Amino acid sequence: MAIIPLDAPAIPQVPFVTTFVTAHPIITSVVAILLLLYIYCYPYTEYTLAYRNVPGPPSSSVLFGNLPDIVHDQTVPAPMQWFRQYGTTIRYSYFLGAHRFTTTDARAVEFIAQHTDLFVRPPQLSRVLGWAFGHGILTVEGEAHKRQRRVLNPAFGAKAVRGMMPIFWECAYALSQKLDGFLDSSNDVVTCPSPPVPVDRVPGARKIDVLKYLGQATLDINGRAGFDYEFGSLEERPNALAESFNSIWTEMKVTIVAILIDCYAEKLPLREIRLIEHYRGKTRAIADDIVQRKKRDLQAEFTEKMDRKTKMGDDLVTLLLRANMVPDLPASQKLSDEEVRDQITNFILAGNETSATALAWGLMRLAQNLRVQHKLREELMAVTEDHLDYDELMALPYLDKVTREILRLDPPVPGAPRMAAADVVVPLATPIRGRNGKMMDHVKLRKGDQLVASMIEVNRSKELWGEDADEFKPERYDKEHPTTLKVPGVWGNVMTFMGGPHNCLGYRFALAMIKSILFVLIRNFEFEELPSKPVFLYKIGVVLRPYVEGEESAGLQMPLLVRPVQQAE
Ligand code: HEM
Repeated sequence: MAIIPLDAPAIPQVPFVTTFVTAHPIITSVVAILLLLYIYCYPYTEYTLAYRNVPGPPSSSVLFGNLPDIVHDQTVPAPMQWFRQYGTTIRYSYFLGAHRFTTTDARAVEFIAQHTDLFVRPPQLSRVLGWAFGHGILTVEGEAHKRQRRVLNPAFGAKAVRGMMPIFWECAYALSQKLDGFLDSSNDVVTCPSPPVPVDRVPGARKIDVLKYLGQATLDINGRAGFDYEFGSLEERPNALAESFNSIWTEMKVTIVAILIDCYAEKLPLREIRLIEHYRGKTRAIADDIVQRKKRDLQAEFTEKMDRKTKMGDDLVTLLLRANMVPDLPASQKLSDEEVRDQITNFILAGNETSATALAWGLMRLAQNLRVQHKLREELMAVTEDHLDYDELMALPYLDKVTREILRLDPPVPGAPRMAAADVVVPLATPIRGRNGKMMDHVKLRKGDQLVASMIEVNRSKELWGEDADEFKPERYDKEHPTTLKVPGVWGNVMTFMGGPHNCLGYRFALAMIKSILFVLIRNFEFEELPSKPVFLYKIGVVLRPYVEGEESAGLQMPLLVRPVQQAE
């Protein structure tokens, strides 16, 4: 053993960190990268956030921010609780320290809805949706959007929807017949994901998952009125278009994180991505066939081979092909065959689940509010016709109030995500108190900042609708609430169908469909809550989906007790 003399010069001490770095360069690099990432994602992002002074909830997860609060199934959506706690304009944190700005301030919402040049749909979301479902109107912006919208507008006008009423009635009555069959049948057809518990077995009535059958009816309507196509969904016929469309939707789960971190989900070497491409090919082939058939029909009509009088009315695709063929439309403004084809998947995407979900929440509200249901039935029973025309249906006053209240309280699309396309100042009608205690009458956003134009929170804002904003009260429309006149929605002073240039193109179609189905169902059936009183949870996603507490694994459902109307009254 070497002996070091006491007076020998001291060996310089190498600090532990230096020794560790030299000995473990890889671990050190990883730790350094993670540290830098952490500083970038959290303190740096927070410090440089243009709207950091806006109040909001503390983050509940380091990695996911407040995202778990939002996607967690709940009876009151988390953002609604935050608005009530922190005021009309808030921010919350998101994945990897990113933030979202959101507001129920009427002036700010209008500003966001109107300025589609300043607030675009998040490009990463549009890109992935466009890749999977086609670059139809739902995924394009700017000039491409204006061009598509110009050609599509006539197909969605009141005149066009008037011509589709026979289809709405036919499908609404087919749905009614199907429910009737369940009530009549002595055999135990499965009408719900979970069988009724003993207390829910009520003589003369049946536990039925209304969401499932409403979804079948709206899909059949969308197919027939949208592009003259038979899904045969109410008859439970296997259908290639519905199957490939649903398969794309199912596999899309894999893209969620990629969309959040803005990486090219569609380029990932994953089995799910290949599957989406496979089903997309099938969907496109069917949609292509539909477009070519429609073009041939139109050609035949032009050459007078087809008798126009025998036709029920034009479907959306025929109407848009017609608008696309107008001679004075410049070639640069016309839609290509691929663009027409992509509208088909966009119509299914935009119009089916939204309408079925609205109706399901609506029936649940009517089941919980029997007085309203009876009053509505009284109005509808007094009508002598079974098949009203569009104007007669729209003119039924209480049906209109009930529909408006259904769509206000549970808007199927709870919020529209947007990204600031430039640095922008958002004006506020109601100043808010910032985190530094000072009042703010505007909020600055930077190019690239993410925000959500909220529907449900504006529709339920107590500042706009009063203290009873959370209650189902169609009578609130007996007189107009002056504050709600400021709501910039395209219909009914609610945000449900959005406002501005991106407002829902199909809102008249949706209203006619919803009202005709309510008309038929309420005249024929009594809807009640199940005696076991299941608690319905909102699952916030693109659509505000219903789940039953404790039965989440059974998936989406809206079980109600249904009985024929004659027995109940
Ligand atoms: C209750 C049912 C419906 C609701 C609540 C609803 C709601 C909405 C909302 C909120 C938007 C704006 C989304 C955004 O900008 O991010 C939208 C857009 C759209 N909706 Fe609907 N919708 C419904 C039914 C329908 C139906 C039945 C159709 C067609 C058959 C349809 C077609 C469209 C289209 C094409 C757009 C895109 C408009 C554009 O960007 O110019 N919707 N819808």
